[in-house]
Amino acid sequence: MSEPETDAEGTDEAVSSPTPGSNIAGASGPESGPLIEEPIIQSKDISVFYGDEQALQEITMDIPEKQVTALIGPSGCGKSTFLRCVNRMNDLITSARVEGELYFGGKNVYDDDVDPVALRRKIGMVFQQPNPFPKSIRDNVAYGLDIQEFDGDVDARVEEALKGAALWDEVKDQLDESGLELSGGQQQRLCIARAIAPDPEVVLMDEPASALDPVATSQIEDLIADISEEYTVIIVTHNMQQAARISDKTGVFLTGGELVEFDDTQKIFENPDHQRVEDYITGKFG
Ligand SMILES: Nc1ncnc2c1ncn2[C@@H]1O[C@H](COP(=O)(O)OP(=O)(O)OP(=O)(O)O)[C@@H](O)[C@H]1O
Repeated sequence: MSEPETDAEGTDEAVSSPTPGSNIAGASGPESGPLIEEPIIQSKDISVFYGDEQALQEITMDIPEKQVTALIGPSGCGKSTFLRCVNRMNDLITSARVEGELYFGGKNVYDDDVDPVALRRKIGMVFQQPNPFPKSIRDNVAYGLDIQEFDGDVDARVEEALKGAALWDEVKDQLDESGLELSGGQQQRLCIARAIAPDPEVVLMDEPASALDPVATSQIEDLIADISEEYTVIIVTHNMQQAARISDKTGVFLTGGELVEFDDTQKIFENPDHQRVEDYITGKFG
């Protein structure tokens, strides 16, 4: 797919759904899906193939704004693949091919006039392994601002992002020291600060706490709850208790790249519609 020079800044123009009626209960999403009046992300029949292998099967899901949506399911069921569809990171995998539509603020991110780099400014990402750059703490956070040639007060934005990532108090006197000197949990919060510094609308998190100890994990979970007041968070996690603790909505993917159920987290964990989901949640398989 071509990547023309125009960017995705215009996504805000088309705030209404491109498919009127998609928010009518039962008209979109898995049959048990919740009614979401103002989804920020709408996935419509998204399928992904790696070469001839299909990794995702026609995923349809409306993701609400400024809430936490957790994606859970056994290894290899396509959770990370779906996450990478949202900000077109799959574009970077040569064998990957995406079919279907994925709307962000009403704009299909796979339209030819969307610039993936500009899209990723609006949809930041945090990975499993903390991956700060071998740069100072300040420069790590300012990285995205430099790329977008931000002409405001960089130091103020760095401070704001570090506060937003609950790291400021721990690092405010060492902003010129390397980000690599921090503990694993601090490094992950630094990566979250880096992700939110350009003021995105959505933050994607791919198992952000799985490499951390319980204390650092708990700090990240608290942080996710805080940042979801300002940003939409979509998190892939293997930890079902974590999904139950921190998310508002949960999507359950199962083997073969199928989204079996998507609903309010409480419903998924207490009274899922599908036996396969109940079996997975209760540990009978997966
Ligand atoms: N870059 C790639 N090239 C080829 N196949 C891939 C690639 N990435 C993922 N796959 C395949 O796509 C399927 C879905 O993988 P994906 O990583 O999205 O699943 P997942 O649910 O996130 O798994 P995990 O929980 O183990 O991270 C798997 O069969 C995987 O082997």
